[in-house]
Amino acid sequence: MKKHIIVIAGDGIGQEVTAVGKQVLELIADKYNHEFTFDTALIGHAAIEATGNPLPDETVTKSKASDAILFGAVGHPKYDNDPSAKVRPEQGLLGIRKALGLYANLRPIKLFDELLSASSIKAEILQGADILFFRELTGDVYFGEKGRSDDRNTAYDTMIYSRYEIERIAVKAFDAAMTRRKKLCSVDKANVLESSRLWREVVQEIAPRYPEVEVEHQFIDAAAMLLIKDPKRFDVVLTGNLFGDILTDEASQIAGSMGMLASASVGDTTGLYEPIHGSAHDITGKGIANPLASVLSVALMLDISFGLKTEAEEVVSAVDAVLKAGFRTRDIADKSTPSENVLGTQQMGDEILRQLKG
Ligand SMILES: NC(=O)C1=CN([C@@H]2O[C@H](COP(=O)(O)OP(=O)(O)OC[C@H]3O[C@@H](n4cnc5c(N)ncnc54)[C@H](O)[C@@H]3O)[C@@H](O)[C@H]2O)C=CC1
Ligand SMILES: CC(C)CC(=O)C(=O)O
Ligand SMILES: [Mg+2]
Repeated sequence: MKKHIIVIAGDGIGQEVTAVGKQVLELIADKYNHEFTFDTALIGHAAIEATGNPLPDETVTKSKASDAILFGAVGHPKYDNDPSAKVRPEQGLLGIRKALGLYANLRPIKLFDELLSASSIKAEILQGADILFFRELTGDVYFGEKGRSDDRNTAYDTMIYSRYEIERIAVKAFDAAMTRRKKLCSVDKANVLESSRLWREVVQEIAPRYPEVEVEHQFIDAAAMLLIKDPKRFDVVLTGNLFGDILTDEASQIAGSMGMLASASVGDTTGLYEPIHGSAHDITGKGIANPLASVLSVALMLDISFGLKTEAEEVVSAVDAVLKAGFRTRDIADKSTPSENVLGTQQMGDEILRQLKG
């Protein structure tokens, strides 16, 4: 199979973990006789430094012409601590999602058994948890009108959703529920927000088309609590852009670490695959970032964009085997991990590649 992949590593640990993800793609191509060609493109702080623009036109053009994008992360402390900065790395990520119409962000919360003790949540609460988040990705308060009053002392962001935006992601989530445990929880704040009342109205209208799917609605505050109290009660979770962003960082603690959660952003055209984490300034350049979220993002790419189920399963199995062999990066190590088994980013990547080579 011939596929063209754009690697957009971005900033901070995005560079470090994406290097490992790309090595996995190269190895899979070699092993299964696929022809994967690669090109790179700039985004975020790296793009601002080079071009003044967090999302150069060339990045969008190359991405549109690709079969898939392997993405790292954006962000730099310089902007985090400067609220007045008008040009920001995160605009690059929001921009590419919008430009490519990537309205559905799938975030699987997969708990590897070996990592039960890596979480701060009790093992008996966690065991068996398996959740698939559908986070709407091109609407909501991230894309609504924003601004400041003339005296700059009042600021606003508009939480806005239109029916078609809710419908198209809801249909994807219901379809996925049909292939899983047939449970769907829609999360909103319909007791307060008008946009959430439209969200709930649309989900209620679609639900009868899927009579086998058991639907529940939760308010975001209660959902955040239930996710930790009883993660096993959830199967597919459908929610908006802001709520999904926050809930999935919380859910990373079910999987043990931010470094374990992959995502697929899909829509009408190409797919973009990225860890859910950011550029992690606190560990950038130390070579200790967990690359497994990038590796698992590659598995999602192979499965969803290329339909290569066997190859995708092999990548997930390699992660499982490396964890079973006792290897850990620092974020998922615990007191029982021998120090020689605590690996850096590339060392962990090398173990994955060794597994894949067989
Ligand atoms: N998708 C993206 O590109 C995202 C970008 N950001 C940006 O990233 C920058 C840092 O934001 P934070 O709030 O610190 O979020 P973050 O996700 O970068 O890091 C949160 C915490 O998780 C840890 N962590 C994250 N990924 C890890 C990995 N692979 N291995 C081990 N530990 C890992 C970090 O060390 C940190 O303690 C900011 O500039 C922010 O805007 C934040 C979230 C998503
Ligand atoms: C940095 C934001 C643009 C996005 C974010 O936090 C995410 O997609 O998880
Ligand atoms: Mg986030």
